[in-house]
Amino acid sequence: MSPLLRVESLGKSYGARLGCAEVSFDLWPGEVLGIVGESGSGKSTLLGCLAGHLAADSGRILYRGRDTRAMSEPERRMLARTEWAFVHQNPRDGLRMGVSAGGNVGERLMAVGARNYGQIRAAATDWLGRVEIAATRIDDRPRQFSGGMQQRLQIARNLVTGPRLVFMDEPTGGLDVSVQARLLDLLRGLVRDMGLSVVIVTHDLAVARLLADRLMVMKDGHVIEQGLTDQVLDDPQAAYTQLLVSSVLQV
Ligand SMILES: Nc1ncnc2c1ncn2[C@@H]1O[C@H](COP(=O)(O)OP(=O)(O)OP(=O)(O)O)[C@@H](O)[C@H]1O
Repeated sequence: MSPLLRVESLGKSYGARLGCAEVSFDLWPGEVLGIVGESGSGKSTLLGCLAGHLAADSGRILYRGRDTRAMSEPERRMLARTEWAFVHQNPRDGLRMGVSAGGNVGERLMAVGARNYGQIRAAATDWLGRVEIAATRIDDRPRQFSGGMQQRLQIARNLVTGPRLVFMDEPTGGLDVSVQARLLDLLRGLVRDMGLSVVIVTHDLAVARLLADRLMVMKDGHVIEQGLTDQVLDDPQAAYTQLLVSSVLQV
């Protein structure tokens, strides 16, 4: 078996300011990798580079053996539509707010070639059910939904095409604690059932504990510790991780 994603010495700066540097890791099929660290540590920069939203300055990103930095823009866009998915912190960034819930899910299927209206609608209804949205809401616009429902709809839109690799940026970030818990539960079930590989950015160590198999701890753009989630959280090696885990740091 070879890694789904191999990252070698990835770096990105914004002028004189460091975004991230010398980031290397492997992500295996079915694995959930959590990226944690305080605000400004480079988590979003790294995720943006991996997903191709930002151009890295150096290093290699090998997806199933192919260097995504060397791909043409259309090739990368095709990957983003078919094999990858990206769940934003703010559902507004990942949904089309003027399109119905069913349309939001269905248009992703159309983007990968589905044409039969009945089948698209059936798949959309099925996916709304899987993310606990009643079928009676299929024609409602996302802005008629609560924040938690919008986030679940964004997840349905992303997963309906059966991606292999899902990037998530603080997916439970803007939600109430009780809504977060339910969403986390749902996400965990979907990740397990679909055997998804996930790279998830979070500053919430409870989210990391629940979802991630492995963790990467970032500080000032660098990875300062990585390992199995339980190991990193229960027996942190780096002094910074110890502070992070003991909640001394505001993350
Ligand atoms: N568009 C940008 N222009 C200039 N500097 C940036 C830009 N985006 C990020 N940075 C800088 O890069 C560094 C890493 O920021 P990044 O947003 O990746 O961190 P983060 O860990 O995701 O933080 P947060 O949790 O607050 O989103 C910071 O010093 C930040 O100021």
